[in-house]
Amino acid sequence: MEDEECPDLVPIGGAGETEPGPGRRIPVTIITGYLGAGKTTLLNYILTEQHNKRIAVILNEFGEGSALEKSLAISQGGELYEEWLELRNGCLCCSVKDNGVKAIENLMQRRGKFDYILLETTGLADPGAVASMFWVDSELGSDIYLDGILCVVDAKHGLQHLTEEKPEGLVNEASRQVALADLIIINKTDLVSEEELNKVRTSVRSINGLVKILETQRSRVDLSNVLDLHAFDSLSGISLQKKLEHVKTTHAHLDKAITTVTFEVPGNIKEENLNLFIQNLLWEKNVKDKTGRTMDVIRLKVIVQGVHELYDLEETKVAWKEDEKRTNRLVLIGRNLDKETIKEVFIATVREKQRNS
Ligand SMILES: Nc1nc2c(ncn2[C@@H]2O[C@H](COP(=O)(O)OP(=O)(O)OP(=O)(O)O)[C@@H](O)[C@H]2O)c(=O)[nH]1
Ligand SMILES: [Zn+2]
Repeated sequence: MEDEECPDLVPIGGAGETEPGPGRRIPVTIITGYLGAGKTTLLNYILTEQHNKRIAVILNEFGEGSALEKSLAISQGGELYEEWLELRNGCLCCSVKDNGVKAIENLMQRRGKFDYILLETTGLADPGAVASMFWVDSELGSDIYLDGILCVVDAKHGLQHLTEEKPEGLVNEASRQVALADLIIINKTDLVSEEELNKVRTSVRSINGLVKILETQRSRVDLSNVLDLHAFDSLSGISLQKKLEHVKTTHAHLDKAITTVTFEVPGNIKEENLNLFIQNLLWEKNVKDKTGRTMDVIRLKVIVQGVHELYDLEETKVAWKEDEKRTNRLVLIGRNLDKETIKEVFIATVREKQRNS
């Protein structure tokens, strides 16, 4: 994460101009949650629901390459928001104060085009570091305020993430995210039994005893429960500083064993071959790195999106143009990932087979 560039703000689409009253501060809601929990799904849901708000979005993706996939996912929500902003290549963990503050300052230059900001952090970010920029920068404080920190928890894999033992010196990001949240959304309840759901609920409670918990499928929430929480108002909420002190403020470093691999392979692929590749990687777990360790994929994104051993095939609305070069983009996040090997296996499974058939 050390050599990351400063984030760039990338506006997408035009905007209508209406100035909010001078001096009105803009609320910011931080959306956290472990890899694949349903943050983008939530973002999309909020953007497409009726909210009578013009919402600007700041994204922070882990690793290169996934911004495209993300923007495809979001822009399905289309006209309902005025600005699209993307925080590229930023590690909000280490570079949060400079990059995060800069991103929001840049965004504020387009003041008047939006009246709410949603900030989605990478699944591995330490929300404490993200949140702390709201009091570190007093200049910023006159323009915006932190409305609340949401944390999306995967009902199926959340327990595993929350209880995972980390090597010394590393903080369990998932439990820290839960600890700092003002609202927990346990998502994907369709994938678990009532008993499993109970366990996740109990685990969340044991980390954050007071937090309000919602349970959802496809991150469908009542918007009045997630926006305008005023969680840190002096009257209603505990101060952010207090909260961060309480939750332990040492810099939580990312688990360096988790890496991101991105590659592209040109050409068409058949769905059945792609399925075979994914089965080997996620289920059979017979893809090894050069030293013989099994590659452990936590998150897989293609036009296919996978979470652990589950994946959905989703068709994007964006069709290939006639003369466009067709390419397959894969983004994998996990442990022991070896790009060369994965790419070789991918080509062998998906493309060679195709030639033979
Ligand atoms: N079965 C089921 N799948 C869901 C639900 N919500 C989201 N998903 C799927 O879970 C996958 C991950 O969802 P995302 O919204 O992309 O998760 P994310 O937290 O933004 O992921 P990262 O940005 O990679 O950390 C996608 O394939 C979703 O379609 C749900 O309630 N049930
Ligand atoms: Zn760090």
